[in-house]
Amino acid sequence: MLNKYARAFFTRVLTPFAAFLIRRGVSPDTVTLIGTAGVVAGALVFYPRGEFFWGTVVITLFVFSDLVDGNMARQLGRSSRWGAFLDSTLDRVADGAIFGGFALWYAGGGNDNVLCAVSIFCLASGQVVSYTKARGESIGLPVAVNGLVERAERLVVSLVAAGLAGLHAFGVPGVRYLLPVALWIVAVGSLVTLVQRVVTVRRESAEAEAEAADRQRAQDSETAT
Ligand SMILES: CCCCCCCC/C=C\CCCCCCCC(=O)OC[C@H](COP(=O)(O)O[C@@H]1[C@H](O)[C@H](OP(=O)(O)O)[C@@H](O)[C@H](O)[C@H]1O)OC(=O)CCCCCCC/C=C\CCCCCCCC
Ligand SMILES: Nc1ccn([C@@H]2O[C@H](COP(=O)(O)O)[C@@H](O)[C@H]2O)c(=O)n1
Ligand SMILES: [Mg+2]
Ligand SMILES: [Mg+2]
Repeated sequence: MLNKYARAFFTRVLTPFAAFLIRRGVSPDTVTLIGTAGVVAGALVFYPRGEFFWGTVVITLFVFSDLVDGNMARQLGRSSRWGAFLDSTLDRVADGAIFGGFALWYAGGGNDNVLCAVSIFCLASGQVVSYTKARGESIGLPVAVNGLVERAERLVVSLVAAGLAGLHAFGVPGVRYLLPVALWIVAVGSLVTLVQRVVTVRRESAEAEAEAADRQRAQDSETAT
């Protein structure tokens, strides 16, 4: 949903910044790499220590690079297969660091095995959700579904909750529980999304096999006559 409705807004807002980077001779690949490094550093330096506010501030500064790199590539007329591959692959690395950071906190100082398991589930299910689309498309299916919780939703829900939960360290009461709630929402939402995508791939694959069988039958009867 965010991908559909918020992307146009962020494209408008970020286009001048993307143009500025282009004028400074920065390449889209550099933005992809630096953005990912920043997200990974923010997540793995701060989250395992329970410093959710500062971790989220650092991640937020870098995560928008994922919208800037594609914007730059499009302005340059240089959107490439390599760029698409690099962008998607490093998205998986960034997501792994964010949910891995939560898992490390709950396995250590946060001392909560259930939330550690939920964080690991968010990490794994998010990767599998993205994989379903990539694999479905690689075998020639349209995978015409995005589902309930795409990457943008996973990130916004977890990061907003982590940023607010981090305010607990500054004495704000009642905000600590936002992160556990967000993790449960992302976990359940990712599971629903996974089912939506698997069901779609199953249907599209059956339709494609039936079409191929029809074509073969038509060809066979043509050859026979
Ligand atoms: C006092 C308060 C303290 C709070 C501290 C700060 C809080 C700030 C908190 C959060 C901000 C979070 C912003 C997160 C923005 C994420 C943007 C982003 O990177 O989205 C990426 C997404 C997907 O891009 P791609 O097409 O490159 O990726 C594809 C995708 O990964 C596919 O995965 P799948 O979906 O299938 O699982 C892959 O299949 C594919 O391979 C891959 O290429 O981009 C978008 O979707 C575009 C829309 C972005 C919308 C961003 C909305 C941000 C909204 C609000 C943020 C501000 C909120 C501030 C609230 C503050 C509250 C206190
Ligand atoms: N280094 C890069 C990064 C991205 N691209 C192209 O942009 C598309 C992704 O757009 P986003 O707005 O989601 O970043 C991607 O599929 C590539 O076509 C690129 O060329 N080089
Ligand atoms: Mg990108
Ligand atoms: Mg991306």
